[in-house]
Amino acid sequence: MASGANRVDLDGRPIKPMTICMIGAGGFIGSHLCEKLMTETPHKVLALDVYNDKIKHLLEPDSVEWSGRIQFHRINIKHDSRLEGLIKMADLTINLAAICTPADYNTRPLDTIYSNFIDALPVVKYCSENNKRLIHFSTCEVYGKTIGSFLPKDHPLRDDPSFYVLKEDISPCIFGSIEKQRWSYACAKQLIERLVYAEGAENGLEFTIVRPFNWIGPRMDFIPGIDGPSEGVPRVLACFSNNLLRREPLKLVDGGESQRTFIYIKDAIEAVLLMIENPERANGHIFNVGNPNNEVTVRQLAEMMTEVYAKVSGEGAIESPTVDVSSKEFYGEGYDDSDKRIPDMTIRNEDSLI
Ligand SMILES: O=C(O)[C@H]1O[C@H](OP(=O)(O)OP(=O)(O)OC[C@H]2O[C@@H](n3ccc(=O)[nH]c3=O)[C@H](O)[C@@H]2O)[C@H](O)[C@@H](O)[C@@H]1O
Repeated sequence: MASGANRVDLDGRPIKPMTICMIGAGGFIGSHLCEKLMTETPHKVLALDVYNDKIKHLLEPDSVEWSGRIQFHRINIKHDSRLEGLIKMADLTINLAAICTPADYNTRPLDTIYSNFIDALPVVKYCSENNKRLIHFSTCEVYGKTIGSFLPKDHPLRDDPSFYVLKEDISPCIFGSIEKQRWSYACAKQLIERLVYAEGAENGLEFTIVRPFNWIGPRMDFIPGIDGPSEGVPRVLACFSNNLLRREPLKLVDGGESQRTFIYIKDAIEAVLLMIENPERANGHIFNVGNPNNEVTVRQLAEMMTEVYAKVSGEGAIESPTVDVSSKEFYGEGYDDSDKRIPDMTIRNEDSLI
Protein backbone atom coordinates (compact mmCIF):
# COMPACT_ATOMS: atom_id res chain seq x y z
CA MET A 1 0.00 0.00 0.00
CA ALA A 2 3.01 2.28 0.60
CA SER A 3 3.29 3.22 -3.07
CA GLY A 4 -0.09 4.91 -2.74
CA ALA A 5 -0.91 4.25 -6.39
CA ASN A 6 -4.35 5.48 -7.49
CA ARG A 7 -5.01 7.39 -4.32
CA VAL A 8 -7.52 10.21 -4.77
CA ASP A 9 -8.56 13.16 -2.62
CA LEU A 10 -12.08 13.83 -1.35
CA ASP A 11 -12.97 15.42 -4.70
CA GLY A 12 -11.80 12.41 -6.68
CA ARG A 13 -8.57 14.02 -7.92
CA PRO A 14 -5.33 12.01 -7.89
CA ILE A 15 -3.12 12.90 -4.92
CA LYS A 16 0.35 13.99 -6.00
CA PRO A 17 3.26 12.82 -3.84
CA MET A 18 4.57 15.69 -1.70
CA THR A 19 7.50 16.48 0.55
CA ILE A 20 6.54 17.34 4.12
CA CYS A 21 8.82 19.15 6.55
CA MET A 22 7.64 17.85 9.94
CA ILE A 23 8.95 19.79 12.92
CA GLY A 24 8.66 17.78 16.14
CA ALA A 25 8.41 14.51 14.20
CA GLY A 26 10.00 12.60 17.09
CA GLY A 27 7.17 13.23 19.53
CA PHE A 28 3.98 11.31 20.28
CA ILE A 29 1.82 12.77 17.49
CA GLY A 30 4.73 13.09 15.04
CA SER A 31 5.66 9.45 15.41
CA HIS A 32 2.14 8.29 14.58
CA LEU A 33 1.84 10.72 11.69
CA CYS A 34 5.18 9.57 10.22
CA GLU A 35 4.05 5.96 10.57
CA LYS A 36 0.81 6.71 8.71
CA LEU A 37 2.58 8.65 5.95
CA MET A 38 5.16 5.91 5.45
CA THR A 39 2.78 2.96 5.46
CA GLU A 40 -0.18 4.41 3.57
CA THR A 41 1.01 7.23 1.32
CA PRO A 42 3.80 7.96 -1.17
CA HIS A 43 4.80 11.24 0.53
CA LYS A 44 8.33 12.07 1.67
CA VAL A 45 9.03 13.33 5.19
CA LEU A 46 11.87 15.53 6.36
CA ALA A 47 11.61 14.64 10.04
CA LEU A 48 13.05 17.35 12.30
CA ASP A 49 13.53 16.88 16.02
CA VAL A 50 16.07 16.77 18.81
CA TYR A 51 15.31 13.09 19.56
CA ASN A 52 14.30 10.21 17.32
CA ASP A 53 13.66 7.34 19.76
CA LYS A 54 9.94 7.23 18.94
CA ILE A 55 10.52 7.00 15.17
CA LYS A 56 13.60 4.74 15.24
CA HIS A 57 11.52 1.86 13.88
CA LEU A 58 10.79 3.98 10.80
CA LEU A 59 14.40 5.00 10.21
CA GLU A 60 16.22 1.64 10.21
CA PRO A 61 17.45 1.83 6.59
CA ASP A 62 17.58 -1.79 5.47
CA SER A 63 14.52 -3.19 7.11
CA VAL A 64 11.84 -0.87 5.81
CA GLU A 65 10.28 -0.53 2.40
CA TRP A 66 10.03 3.28 2.70
CA SER A 67 13.73 3.92 3.34
CA GLY A 68 14.57 6.97 1.27
CA ARG A 69 11.16 8.54 1.89
CA ILE A 70 11.92 9.58 5.47
CA GLN A 71 14.99 11.59 6.42
CA PHE A 72 15.80 12.49 10.01
CA HIS A 73 17.43 15.86 10.76
CA ARG A 74 18.59 16.38 14.34
CA ILE A 75 17.69 20.02 14.71
CA ASN A 76 16.73 22.29 17.55
CA ILE A 77 14.58 24.91 15.82
CA LYS A 78 15.56 27.47 18.48
CA HIS A 79 18.92 27.98 16.80
CA ASP A 80 19.59 26.22 13.54
CA SER A 81 20.21 27.99 10.27
CA ARG A 82 19.15 24.88 8.32
CA LEU A 83 15.49 25.41 9.20
CA GLU A 84 14.59 27.78 6.38
CA GLY A 85 16.33 25.61 3.77
CA LEU A 86 14.36 22.55 4.88
CA ILE A 87 11.08 24.46 4.80
CA LYS A 88 11.95 25.64 1.28
CA MET A 89 12.63 22.06 0.15
CA ALA A 90 9.14 20.96 1.23
CA ASP A 91 5.66 21.53 -0.19
CA LEU A 92 4.11 21.56 3.28
CA THR A 93 5.40 22.25 6.78
CA ILE A 94 3.76 20.72 9.84
CA ASN A 95 4.77 22.22 13.18
CA LEU A 96 4.28 19.94 16.17
CA ALA A 97 7.11 21.20 18.36
CA ALA A 98 5.94 22.32 21.80
CA ILE A 99 6.14 21.91 25.54
CA CYS A 100 2.67 20.48 26.23
CA THR A 101 2.51 18.96 29.71
CA PRO A 102 0.47 20.99 32.23
CA ALA A 103 2.98 20.37 35.06
CA ASP A 104 5.38 22.65 33.13
CA TYR A 105 3.04 25.57 32.47
CA ASN A 106 3.05 27.05 35.98
CA THR A 107 6.52 25.80 36.98
CA ARG A 108 8.42 26.63 33.74
CA PRO A 109 6.29 29.43 32.30
CA LEU A 110 9.18 31.04 30.42
CA ASP A 111 10.19 27.82 28.67
CA THR A 112 6.51 27.23 27.95
CA ILE A 113 5.99 30.65 26.37
CA TYR A 114 9.28 30.52 24.44
CA SER A 115 8.65 27.03 23.14
CA ASN A 116 5.05 27.65 22.08
CA PHE A 117 5.32 31.20 20.77
CA ILE A 118 8.86 32.53 20.21
CA ASP A 119 10.27 29.29 18.74
CA ALA A 120 7.28 28.93 16.42
CA LEU A 121 7.71 32.45 14.99
CA PRO A 122 10.45 31.68 12.43
CA VAL A 123 8.46 28.70 11.15
CA VAL A 124 5.46 30.92 10.41
CA LYS A 125 7.71 33.60 8.91
CA TYR A 126 9.61 31.21 6.62
CA CYS A 127 6.37 29.60 5.41
CA SER A 128 4.82 32.97 4.71
CA GLU A 129 7.88 34.44 2.96
CA ASN A 130 8.43 31.34 0.82
CA ASN A 131 4.74 30.75 0.01
CA LYS A 132 4.73 27.36 1.71
CA ARG A 133 1.65 25.79 3.20
CA LEU A 134 1.64 25.39 7.00
CA ILE A 135 -0.30 23.03 9.27
CA HIS A 136 0.19 24.37 12.76
CA PHE A 137 -0.62 22.24 15.80
CA SER A 138 -2.36 24.18 18.52
CA THR A 139 -4.46 22.83 21.40
CA CYS A 140 -7.98 22.55 22.81
CA GLU A 141 -6.55 24.47 25.73
CA VAL A 142 -6.94 27.77 23.81
CA TYR A 143 -10.61 27.65 24.82
CA GLY A 144 -9.61 27.77 28.50
CA LYS A 145 -12.69 27.51 30.69
CA THR A 146 -16.29 27.13 29.51
CA ILE A 147 -18.77 30.00 29.83
CA GLY A 148 -20.95 27.69 31.93
CA SER A 149 -18.21 27.24 34.53
CA PHE A 150 -18.92 30.78 35.76
CA LEU A 151 -22.53 29.94 36.59
CA PRO A 152 -23.59 28.59 40.01
CA LYS A 153 -23.16 24.78 40.22
CA ASP A 154 -26.90 24.03 40.05
CA HIS A 155 -27.78 26.62 37.37
CA PRO A 156 -29.95 25.05 34.61
CA LEU A 157 -27.97 26.81 31.83
CA ARG A 158 -24.98 24.66 32.70
CA ASP A 159 -26.82 21.90 30.81
CA ASP A 160 -27.28 24.08 27.73
CA PRO A 161 -24.68 23.07 25.10
CA SER A 162 -24.19 26.69 24.04
CA PHE A 163 -22.64 27.23 27.49
CA TYR A 164 -20.06 24.50 27.18
CA VAL A 165 -19.59 23.10 23.63
CA LEU A 166 -16.37 24.49 22.13
CA LYS A 167 -16.75 25.82 18.60
CA GLU A 168 -13.79 27.07 16.55
CA ASP A 169 -15.40 30.21 15.09
CA ILE A 170 -17.66 31.21 17.98
CA SER A 171 -16.36 30.19 21.42
CA PRO A 172 -14.30 32.78 23.29
CA CYS A 173 -10.91 31.96 24.84
CA ILE A 174 -11.36 32.32 28.62
CA PHE A 175 -8.22 32.17 30.75
CA GLY A 176 -7.55 32.92 34.42
CA SER A 177 -5.53 35.78 35.87
CA ILE A 178 -1.83 36.29 35.11
CA GLU A 179 -0.96 34.85 38.56
CA LYS A 180 -2.54 31.61 37.35
CA GLN A 181 0.48 30.70 35.22
CA ARG A 182 -1.26 27.53 34.02
CA TRP A 183 -2.56 29.74 31.24
CA SER A 184 0.91 30.73 29.97
CA TYR A 185 0.67 27.83 27.52
CA ALA A 186 -2.86 28.53 26.29
CA CYS A 187 -2.07 32.21 25.90
CA ALA A 188 1.13 31.54 23.90
CA LYS A 189 -0.79 29.09 21.72
CA GLN A 190 -3.57 31.60 21.21
CA LEU A 191 -1.15 34.30 20.12
CA ILE A 192 0.63 32.04 17.62
CA GLU A 193 -2.78 31.02 16.24
CA ARG A 194 -3.64 34.70 15.84
CA LEU A 195 -0.33 35.31 14.08
CA VAL A 196 -0.84 32.40 11.67
CA TYR A 197 -4.37 33.60 10.99
CA ALA A 198 -3.19 37.17 10.39
CA GLU A 199 -0.46 35.95 8.00
CA GLY A 200 -3.25 34.21 6.11
CA ALA A 201 -5.44 37.31 6.06
CA GLU A 202 -2.74 39.89 5.22
CA ASN A 203 -0.10 37.96 3.32
CA GLY A 204 -2.02 35.02 1.89
CA LEU A 205 -0.32 32.28 3.94
CA GLU A 206 -2.03 28.95 3.24
CA PHE A 207 -2.60 27.51 6.69
CA THR A 208 -4.57 25.00 8.71
CA ILE A 209 -4.67 25.03 12.52
CA VAL A 210 -5.35 21.80 14.41
CA ARG A 211 -6.70 21.78 17.97
CA PRO A 212 -6.22 18.30 19.46
CA PHE A 213 -8.60 17.26 22.24
CA ASN A 214 -6.79 14.77 24.51
CA TRP A 215 -5.36 12.33 21.97
CA ILE A 216 -4.15 9.15 23.66
CA GLY A 217 -2.22 6.04 22.69
CA PRO A 218 1.16 4.32 22.60
CA ARG A 219 4.32 6.45 22.92
CA MET A 220 2.45 9.20 24.79
CA ASP A 221 4.36 10.91 27.59
CA PHE A 222 6.46 8.75 29.94
CA ILE A 223 6.40 6.69 33.12
CA PRO A 224 8.40 8.65 35.72
CA GLY A 225 11.66 6.92 36.60
CA ILE A 226 11.25 4.30 33.85
CA ASP A 227 11.30 6.13 30.51
CA GLY A 228 11.40 9.68 31.85
CA PRO A 229 12.62 11.74 34.81
CA SER A 230 11.62 10.25 38.18
CA GLU A 231 10.36 13.61 39.45
CA GLY A 232 8.51 14.40 36.18
CA VAL A 233 4.72 14.74 36.05
CA PRO A 234 3.27 13.54 32.74
CA ARG A 235 -0.38 13.87 31.64
CA VAL A 236 -3.16 12.06 33.44
CA LEU A 237 -3.05 8.69 31.63
CA ALA A 238 0.64 8.20 32.34
CA CYS A 239 0.22 9.48 35.93
CA PHE A 240 -2.53 6.96 36.60
CA SER A 241 -0.63 4.14 34.82
CA ASN A 242 2.38 4.92 36.98
CA ASN A 243 0.26 4.82 40.17
CA LEU A 244 -1.27 1.49 39.13
CA LEU A 245 2.10 -0.08 38.32
CA ARG A 246 3.45 1.03 41.70
CA ARG A 247 0.27 -0.02 43.52
CA GLU A 248 -0.25 3.50 44.81
CA PRO A 249 -3.61 5.30 45.01
CA LEU A 250 -4.45 7.34 41.91
CA LYS A 251 -4.26 11.04 42.78
CA LEU A 252 -7.41 13.03 42.02
CA VAL A 253 -6.53 16.69 41.66
CA ASP A 254 -9.12 18.96 43.29
CA GLY A 255 -11.60 16.07 43.55
CA GLY A 256 -11.20 14.76 39.97
CA GLU A 257 -14.25 16.72 38.85
CA SER A 258 -12.77 18.10 35.62
CA GLN A 259 -14.09 16.50 32.46
CA ARG A 260 -12.22 15.45 29.35
CA THR A 261 -13.10 13.80 26.04
CA PHE A 262 -10.46 11.32 24.87
CA ILE A 263 -9.75 10.06 21.36
CA TYR A 264 -7.42 7.32 20.17
CA ILE A 265 -4.39 8.72 18.36
CA LYS A 266 -4.90 6.62 15.22
CA ASP A 267 -8.45 7.98 14.74
CA ALA A 268 -7.19 11.54 15.16
CA ILE A 269 -4.35 10.94 12.68
CA GLU A 270 -6.93 9.92 10.04
CA ALA A 271 -8.32 13.46 10.27
CA VAL A 272 -4.86 15.00 9.96
CA LEU A 273 -4.12 12.97 6.83
CA LEU A 274 -7.33 14.27 5.27
CA MET A 275 -6.18 17.83 5.99
CA ILE A 276 -2.76 17.11 4.47
CA GLU A 277 -4.21 15.67 1.29
CA ASN A 278 -7.16 18.05 0.83
CA PRO A 279 -5.59 21.52 0.99
CA GLU A 280 -8.43 23.23 -0.81
CA ARG A 281 -10.87 22.09 1.85
CA ALA A 282 -8.54 22.52 4.82
CA ASN A 283 -6.76 25.81 4.07
CA GLY A 284 -7.87 28.82 6.09
CA HIS A 285 -9.57 26.66 8.71
CA ILE A 286 -9.11 25.86 12.37
CA PHE A 287 -10.21 22.32 13.21
CA ASN A 288 -11.12 20.77 16.55
CA VAL A 289 -10.08 17.12 16.47
CA GLY A 290 -11.66 15.08 19.23
CA ASN A 291 -14.53 12.79 20.13
CA PRO A 292 -17.43 14.72 21.69
CA ASN A 293 -19.14 11.46 22.66
CA ASN A 294 -16.39 10.09 24.85
CA GLU A 295 -16.55 12.27 27.93
CA VAL A 296 -15.51 11.24 31.45
CA THR A 297 -14.67 13.01 34.67
CA VAL A 298 -11.12 12.43 35.87
CA ARG A 299 -12.60 10.43 38.77
CA GLN A 300 -14.45 8.15 36.32
CA LEU A 301 -11.25 7.74 34.32
CA ALA A 302 -9.45 6.65 37.51
CA GLU A 303 -12.15 4.09 38.23
CA MET A 304 -12.11 2.73 34.67
CA MET A 305 -8.32 2.45 34.61
CA THR A 306 -8.28 0.73 38.01
CA GLU A 307 -10.83 -1.80 36.79
CA VAL A 308 -9.03 -2.47 33.49
CA TYR A 309 -5.66 -2.78 35.22
CA ALA A 310 -7.06 -5.32 37.70
CA LYS A 311 -8.36 -7.36 34.77
CA VAL A 312 -5.17 -7.36 32.72
CA SER A 313 -2.73 -7.74 35.62
CA GLY A 314 -4.79 -10.20 37.63
CA GLU A 315 -3.93 -8.17 40.74
CA GLY A 316 -6.79 -7.07 43.00
CA ALA A 317 -7.26 -3.32 43.54
CA ILE A 318 -5.57 -1.80 46.58
CA GLU A 319 -7.65 -0.84 49.61
CA SER A 320 -7.95 2.88 48.77
CA PRO A 321 -7.66 3.07 44.97
CA THR A 322 -7.85 6.89 44.83
CA VAL A 323 -6.76 9.79 47.01
CA ASP A 324 -7.74 13.46 46.80
CA VAL A 325 -4.93 16.01 46.48
CA SER A 326 -5.09 19.75 46.08
CA SER A 327 -3.81 21.22 42.82
CA LYS A 328 -1.36 23.35 44.82
CA GLU A 329 0.12 20.21 46.39
CA PHE A 330 0.21 18.33 43.07
CA TYR A 331 1.23 21.02 40.55
CA GLY A 332 2.36 23.91 42.78
CA GLU A 333 1.32 27.55 42.88
CA GLY A 334 -0.43 29.02 39.85
CA TYR A 335 -2.23 25.90 38.58
CA ASP A 336 -5.76 26.27 37.27
CA ASP A 337 -7.86 23.97 35.10
CA SER A 338 -10.14 23.63 32.07
CA ASP A 339 -13.43 22.38 33.51
CA LYS A 340 -14.87 20.64 30.45
CA ARG A 341 -13.83 20.04 26.85
CA ILE A 342 -16.48 19.02 24.36
CA PRO A 343 -15.39 19.73 20.79
CA ASP A 344 -17.95 20.90 18.29
CA MET A 345 -17.17 18.93 15.12
CA THR A 346 -19.40 20.80 12.64
CA ILE A 347 -16.60 22.61 10.78
CA ARG A 348 -14.65 19.44 10.18
CA ASN A 349 -17.79 17.70 9.00
CA GLU A 350 -19.03 20.63 6.86
CA ASP A 351 -15.75 20.62 5.02
CA SER A 352 -16.30 16.90 4.61
CA LEU A 353 -13.08 16.05 6.33
CA ILE A 354 -14.67 12.87 7.56
O1 LIG B 1 -3.72 15.87 25.69
C1 LIG B 1 -4.28 16.91 25.40
O2 LIG B 1 -4.89 17.09 24.34
C2 LIG B 1 -4.19 18.10 26.28
O3 LIG B 1 -3.48 17.73 27.48
C3 LIG B 1 -3.18 18.74 28.37
O4 LIG B 1 -4.29 19.21 29.08
P1 LIG B 1 -4.99 18.38 30.26
O5 LIG B 1 -6.12 17.60 29.69
O6 LIG B 1 -5.36 19.33 31.35
O7 LIG B 1 -3.84 17.41 30.79
P2 LIG B 1 -3.72 16.24 31.85
O8 LIG B 1 -2.42 16.43 32.53
O9 LIG B 1 -3.92 14.94 31.18
O10 LIG B 1 -4.86 16.51 32.94
C4 LIG B 1 -6.22 16.12 32.80
C5 LIG B 1 -6.92 16.29 34.12
O11 LIG B 1 -6.47 15.28 35.03
C6 LIG B 1 -6.09 15.85 36.27
N1 LIG B 1 -5.03 14.96 36.86
C7 LIG B 1 -3.85 14.80 36.24
C8 LIG B 1 -2.90 13.93 36.76
C9 LIG B 1 -3.18 13.21 37.94
O12 LIG B 1 -2.37 12.39 38.47
N2 LIG B 1 -4.38 13.41 38.53
C10 LIG B 1 -5.32 14.26 38.03
O13 LIG B 1 -6.41 14.40 38.65
C11 LIG B 1 -5.68 17.28 35.92
O14 LIG B 1 -5.75 18.13 37.04
C12 LIG B 1 -6.70 17.61 34.84
O15 LIG B 1 -7.91 17.99 35.45
C13 LIG B 1 -2.48 19.86 27.60
O16 LIG B 1 -2.33 21.00 28.32
C14 LIG B 1 -3.19 20.25 26.35
O17 LIG B 1 -2.41 21.11 25.57
C15 LIG B 1 -3.43 19.12 25.50
O18 LIG B 1 -4.16 19.53 24.35
